Amino acid sequence: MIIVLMGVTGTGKTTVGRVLAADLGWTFRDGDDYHPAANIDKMRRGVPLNDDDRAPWLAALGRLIDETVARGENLVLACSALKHRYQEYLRHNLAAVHYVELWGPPELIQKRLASRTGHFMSPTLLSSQFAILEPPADAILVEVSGTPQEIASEIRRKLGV
Ligand SMILES: Nc1ncnc2c1ncn2[C@@H]1O[C@H](COP(=O)(O)OP(=O)(O)O)[C@@H](O)[C@H]1O
Ligand SMILES: O=C(O)[C@H](O)[C@@H](O)[C@H](O)[C@H](O)COP(=O)(O)O
Repeated sequence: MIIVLMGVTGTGKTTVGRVLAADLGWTFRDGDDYHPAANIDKMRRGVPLNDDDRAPWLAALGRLIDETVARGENLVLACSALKHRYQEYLRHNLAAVHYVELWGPPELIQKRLASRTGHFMSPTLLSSQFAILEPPADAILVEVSGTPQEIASEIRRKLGV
């Protein structure tokens, strides 16, 4: 089973993903680690990525999912997957892939991003991410105002894992 935690920057994909994976005893991977250097540089400068920028990143994540499924392993993957076409690309008809959308009000996410340190992502990109967000029709929606542990437990309850 592959759980993809998706949603805009700052919703807690990395934080909740780590807790969830540790609870389940599964591997955690962060989509942030699969961006080419040019993408990181763009986001650092506050320039939104476009479809072409995201293509190599999505390809790398698609390979990660395929390799994980081929090995028969479980995975928690943090990945913004903002548009339907990205979600469909990563799912590529695999029944093993389950989307969980993390969502919070913009004011809360903005506040969390403002106090996040040591990350390349410019907080100014939040509004452009909300603007292009296309939630998957079949995602489990989880609100992120609680603690990471509460959110991880809610995800487990809703997915039955
Ligand atoms: N449930 C939460 N409660 C309080 N702070 C949180 C929560 N989830 C994430 N954070 C904090 O918000 C910031 C963004 O979280 P992060 O996991 O980096 O989000 P994302 O991976 O979606 O960009 C981080 O500083 C993190 O510590
Ligand atoms: O497609 C994109 O524009 C990026 O992938 C972006 O969506 C993602 O948010 C960054 O990787 C920042 O990382 P965080 O979402 O972890 O802040």
